[in-house]
Amino acid sequence: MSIQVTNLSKIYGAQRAIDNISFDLKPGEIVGFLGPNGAGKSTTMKILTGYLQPTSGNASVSGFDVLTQPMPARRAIGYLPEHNPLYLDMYVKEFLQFSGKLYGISGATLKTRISEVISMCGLEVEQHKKIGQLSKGYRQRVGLAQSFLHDPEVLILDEPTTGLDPNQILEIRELIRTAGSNKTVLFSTHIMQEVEALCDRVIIINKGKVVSDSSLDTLRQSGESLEAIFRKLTGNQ
Ligand SMILES: Nc1ncnc2c1ncn2[C@@H]1O[C@H](COP(=O)(O)OP(=O)(O)OP(=O)(O)O)[C@@H](O)[C@H]1O
Repeated sequence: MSIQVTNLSKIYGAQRAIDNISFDLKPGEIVGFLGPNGAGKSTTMKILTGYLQPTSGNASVSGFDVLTQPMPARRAIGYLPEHNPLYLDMYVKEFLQFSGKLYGISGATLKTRISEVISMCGLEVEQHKKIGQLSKGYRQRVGLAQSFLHDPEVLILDEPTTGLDPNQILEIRELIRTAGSNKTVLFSTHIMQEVEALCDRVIIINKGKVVSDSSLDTLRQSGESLEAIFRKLTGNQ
């Protein structure tokens, strides 16, 4: 399995943000992670990427336990966090060099890889600018370029298209489709069309619990729209 989550829980103070959730992603699957605000999507992703410790349960990425084998687990992941934190004073290439070094890539290998991700993410024209000078869509491309840099097996993308205009949404969606063609992708979104355009499977989480884990084909066979299913399962009818 590329991602394995088993009986995972996270309690913040008195709040149970995720409650005994389990799911797996097979190599090459693109899976949409849906849930209303506060359902626990980011918390789950932060545990998978090693930014948070779970209260209980296990998670592994590419066969590496995120708690006991954090370094190989992190190396297997490309992560675009929600709100895409970037260093606005850095130039695009400078940021990618900095990120590459954090992953232990350097010299000619890093130079080649930076050229590849700049081309893949359509950043050629903007590559000499400071990140703070870029539009939101281009900043998102830089975040994605950073996540692709070390050619990870797994991509974890937390709301990659939030706040973008419709053209940028389509461009970023296309980028995820191309980059994800030989990777395992778990991404969260509130946009149902995005899930329908990109995913093999959808996991819906509500109040910290997995309430549905089905292929898109199975959901379609129910005859209801994904939006209607979502509303029914998350109690917002
Ligand atoms: N550091 C924290 N301390 C306390 N509570 C937190 C913390 N981080 C998240 N929570 C709470 O845990 C719950 C799950 O939050 P999480 O950010 O994982 O949800 P989400 O599904 O990603 O939501 P959204 O769609 O709004 O991004 C929420 O109720 C949130 O307020």
